[in-house]
Amino acid sequence: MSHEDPIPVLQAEGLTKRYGRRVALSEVDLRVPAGRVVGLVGPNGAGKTTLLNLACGLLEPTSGSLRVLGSRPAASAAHLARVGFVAQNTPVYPSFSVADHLRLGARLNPCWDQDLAERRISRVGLNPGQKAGRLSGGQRAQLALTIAAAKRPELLIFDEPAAALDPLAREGFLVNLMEFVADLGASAVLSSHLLGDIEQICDYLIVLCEARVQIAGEVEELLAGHRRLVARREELARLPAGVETIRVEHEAVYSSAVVRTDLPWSSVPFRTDPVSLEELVLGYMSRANAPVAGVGAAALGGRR
Ligand SMILES: Nc1ncnc2c1ncn2[C@@H]1O[C@H](COP(=O)(O)OP(=O)(O)OP(=O)(O)O)[C@@H](O)[C@H]1O
Repeated sequence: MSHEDPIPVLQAEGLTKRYGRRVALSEVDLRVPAGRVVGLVGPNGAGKTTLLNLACGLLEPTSGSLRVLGSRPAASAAHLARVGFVAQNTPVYPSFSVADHLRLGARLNPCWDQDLAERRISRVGLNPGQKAGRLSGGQRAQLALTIAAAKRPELLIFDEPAAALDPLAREGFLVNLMEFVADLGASAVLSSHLLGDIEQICDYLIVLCEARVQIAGEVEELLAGHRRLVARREELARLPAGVETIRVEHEAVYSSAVVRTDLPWSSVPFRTDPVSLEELVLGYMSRANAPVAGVGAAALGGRR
């Protein structure tokens, strides 16, 4: 790492979190650069919420370390103000009106942007006088998102932000998020099961399965380093060393494999085609569930 590298937004070393005997995160190492929109994906129970709650200081690691914007999570009031967090259940105060929430936000946050908050509330059609307890799930999510954005944080963390939004509101939210990140030079980390959303807005991907990071990196680099190939089953056994099989599906004669390599694709003696983000994610998810003996993987020392 060069000394000029900006401070990463998230840096985990050997990060482990257990709930009693259940291991939710195991020896996670991560270094997420600043200025990215990061998609955190993985199956139910993978550890996504645990990682995000650790990043917000709502949980303490069992062992290992996690730094957020260069500090211990929630290290001080000033640090808390630099991070906006929207939890999965988008909690609000039921007896407070929408406007009360904005007033509270203004009192608690030194960089509060009331104009931004009011514009957004009006754009998403929320009535400022409405009690938050009477909002629909999607409207509640919009309120929580507005409060997080109006803090003007350096890092926005969302746990499944779009889950409660209708398709139109979701589209609007994704566009807003991208604009916000670009305008402020902020970073965002969002967990989601909606791979289409991730593909649309994220430029950095983390795939978490079974409490471990399966792969993490810039989306463009990940897509460039993975391809799909179709070959006879016995031909797959002749992949060059250095080509790792992530997922393979066998048909009667032909097998289809998602493979990765750092070698030039021209050195792979098969026709290969680009993979979609969805294929890539599903490849790592299925490998975590049922590890495939990757042909050529030995040359890379395997991944796990
Ligand atoms: N408070 C808790 N006590 C005990 N176990 C927990 C607790 N919270 C989470 N877990 C367990 O830790 C693991 C990771 O859970 P986590 O909520 O982080 O997963 P997730 O990836 O966010 O899942 P989902 O996509 O379903 O929201 C799961 O096995 C879950 O059952």
